[in-house]
Amino acid sequence: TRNYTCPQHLYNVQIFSEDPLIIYIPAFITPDEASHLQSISSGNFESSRIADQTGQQHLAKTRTSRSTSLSSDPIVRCIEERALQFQGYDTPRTHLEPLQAVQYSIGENYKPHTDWFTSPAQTTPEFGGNRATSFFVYVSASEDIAGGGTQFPLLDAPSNEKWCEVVNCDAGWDEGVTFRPIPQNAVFWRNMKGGKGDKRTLHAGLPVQRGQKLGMNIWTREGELDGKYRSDRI
Ligand SMILES: O=C(O)CCC(=O)C(=O)O
Ligand SMILES: [Fe+2]
Repeated sequence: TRNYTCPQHLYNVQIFSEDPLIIYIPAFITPDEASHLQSISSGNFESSRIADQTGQQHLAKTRTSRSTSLSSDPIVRCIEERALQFQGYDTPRTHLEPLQAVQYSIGENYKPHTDWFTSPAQTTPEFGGNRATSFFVYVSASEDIAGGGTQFPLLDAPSNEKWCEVVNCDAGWDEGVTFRPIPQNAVFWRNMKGGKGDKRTLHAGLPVQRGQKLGMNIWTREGELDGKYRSDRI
């Protein structure tokens, strides 16, 4: 990967919702990038943690997946640049958290949560404030996967049935909108509205019922993260 040239992106985008802003991105990463992410993350997974009110990281029953942060190599950097460009040219890379790969096997899930923090301990200037935006990227999923979608319980059903290609239209809309884990695609959303966390961005990683799923979080803070929390030091 030493001489890797970052290719011009090939994605198209669709606005799923204007408010809250949610954008669906088919083919956000390439198959080669997906394989690379798989190989650099495998073997490094640890049980995912969540932060409590004081900012301490804990294991919790509400997040049973395994995750790992990815150090920046040329391919990871290329994906990071793409995520920054997507957000306009004004977001410096110092606002990016290290990319986080998340692996789910059967039964594993992440209960409803927001990616923005309610605890001030997690949003101090060192951390660059709160998480302004999130991408959840479906890196890979087994051919026979069942379950494992990303559910936004507070979102309204899409108006056009074309969305049924990527969201689950079989279950009714009482429980909100569920994006299916389709490899290489991504969902992007804005977490903050008027300087506050937007409650409508509540979402869950539904239990994987069959097969497995590898996902990736790309989180951008409102401000600059202290060097010790970034992956761009090298
Ligand atoms: O697994 C998913 O579909 C969503 C995961 C998620 O929301 C997270 O890791 O913050
Ligand atoms: Fe999340």
